[in-house]
Amino acid sequence: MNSIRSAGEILRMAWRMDRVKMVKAAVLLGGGFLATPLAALGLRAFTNSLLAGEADRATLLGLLLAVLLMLELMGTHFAHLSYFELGEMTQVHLQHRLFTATNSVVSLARREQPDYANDLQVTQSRAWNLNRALEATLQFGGLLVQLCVSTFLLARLNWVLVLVPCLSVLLILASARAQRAVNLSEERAAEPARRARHFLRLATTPESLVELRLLGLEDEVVERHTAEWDATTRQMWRGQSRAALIKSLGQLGFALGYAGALIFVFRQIAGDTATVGDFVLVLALAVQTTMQISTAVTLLAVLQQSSVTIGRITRLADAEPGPAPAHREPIPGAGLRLEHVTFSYHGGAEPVLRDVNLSIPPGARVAVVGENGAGKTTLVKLMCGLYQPTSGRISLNGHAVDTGEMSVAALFQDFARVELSLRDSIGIGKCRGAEPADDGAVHAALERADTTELVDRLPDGLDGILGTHYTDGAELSGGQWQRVGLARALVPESPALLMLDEPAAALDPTAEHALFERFAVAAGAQERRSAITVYVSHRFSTVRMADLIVVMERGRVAAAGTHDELMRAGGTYAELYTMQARAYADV
Ligand SMILES: Nc1ncnc2c1ncn2[C@@H]1O[C@H](COP(=O)(O)OP(=O)(O)OP(=O)(O)O)[C@@H](O)[C@H]1O
Repeated sequence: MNSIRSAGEILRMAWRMDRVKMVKAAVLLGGGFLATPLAALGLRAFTNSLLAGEADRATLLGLLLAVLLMLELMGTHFAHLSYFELGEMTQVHLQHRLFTATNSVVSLARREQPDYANDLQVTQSRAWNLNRALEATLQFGGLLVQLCVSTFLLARLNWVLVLVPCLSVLLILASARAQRAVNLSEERAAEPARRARHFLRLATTPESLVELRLLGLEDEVVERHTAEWDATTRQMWRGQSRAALIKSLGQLGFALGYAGALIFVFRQIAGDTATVGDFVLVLALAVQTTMQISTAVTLLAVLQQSSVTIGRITRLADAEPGPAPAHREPIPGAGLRLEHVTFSYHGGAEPVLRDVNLSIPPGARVAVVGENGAGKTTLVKLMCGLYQPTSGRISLNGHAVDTGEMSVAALFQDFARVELSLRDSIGIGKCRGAEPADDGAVHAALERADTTELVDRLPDGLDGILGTHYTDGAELSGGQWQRVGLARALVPESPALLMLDEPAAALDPTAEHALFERFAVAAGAQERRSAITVYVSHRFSTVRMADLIVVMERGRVAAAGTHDELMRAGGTYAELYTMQARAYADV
């Protein structure tokens, strides 16, 4: 049932994309498929004419047979040219649906849940075979028509022969059941497969290779990878062997019924007044239907597989229908407010943030500090609207935060290495819906991120391609990639929020200090006046310049205030600040 629905969806999709190509494909394919049973019919007439000594008629029929055979071969061949491109287009369309689903606003939290991650893992790997769905749908349709014509012709000779195509139901049922077993085993194998991929990445990416070699962990990683693949293969093997058994039983039933029907009919015809042509027709159609059925069964497996993948994409998309962003007038002076915000990650027993209350005025530069795991990054991601609070409320300019609506510029610790030209890798940082950044804006962002020297280092300047996925792409160091990310975050002239989560982790303290100072000047400038900047850092010499410092401790706001206020209060902040200042003074 699902396969029929998905096949319908694929056909509608292709129809909307290019009607002319669809009609061409249907006509050519239909002609090719109809030519097969008609050729069998022609063969009967040809045989009878030949045996009756009707040379002229036999010649004509021979020519007709040749035309039908050519139509059979060439119709499907030329139809392929029409639907091949359409198949690719439907695949791209479905992949776009997958991108949108996985990048929807709320899905960041959802994506981290194991069931979602497993679904995504299977869908990602299958999303590359969806181009076959259209081909399988069209050919399956053609085969059904062909089978109906063959059945009709067989039935006209002897009604018992209807059994031959009918027995195919056994094969189809067995194949569907077998495919379900394979799909189930794939789902069960998704988790170990995901872990195996992780170990493979760990063992093959240049960054981790160095560490593995120094620690002598290559064998350990290989062993773990092998163990996870073994678990994956065991699951898959179980599914495949179950499928093979089910299919064999179906095939056995079909073969017995098929042979029985043929023997019965040949005995009947032998004692009757049938012609040699009739024998030839039965033989030809019987062979044809067997081949049609086995092809239909293979296509059905492809259809089922595609249907499962399309179903998964729909499920991933339906999981979180992000509300359509609507423009809401900002309330002047409201700023960013967090009221009794508590947040737990999915499946986490303990909340990561507890009862957080903050009121940040427009234009403020806020620094968030705290030990590792205190909840700084989580807090920043909640402020951007990437996660929704488990309880409590976050509002920006008087309205609940919504990444679909507001303009947020951000650089997180797990920033993206966008492999494009330097110009584009930075220029795409423009705010949602804004015009593409021009060279002037890219240069300004590079300057703010103190990264202008990168343009000189690349032989092609702003046109220089970054990344190893291009033959002539330049590989950057970790710090350089981070600088590119920082420049990207600093492209927008007036984002509502600018979030920088340890943006200068790869810089030395002096460089970070200089960056923040320069940045603070820009933040105070006219065009950035209403933007709120949140800066996560472990370096207190930088942090002290902020208008508001938020000290996080085990998911709670332990203290908040200016540097002077916090120093006077003499809590954790004062302690850590003094300790760091002393450490630097000793160096
Ligand atoms: N995606 C996630 N799923 C589940 N738990 C998470 C996730 N990300 C973070 N955590 C947990 O939430 C807690 C806070 O993490 P967070 O990254 O916010 O801390 P942080 O203060 O930014 O730390 P750091 O200074 O090391 O960057 C940690 O205990 C971490 O294990």
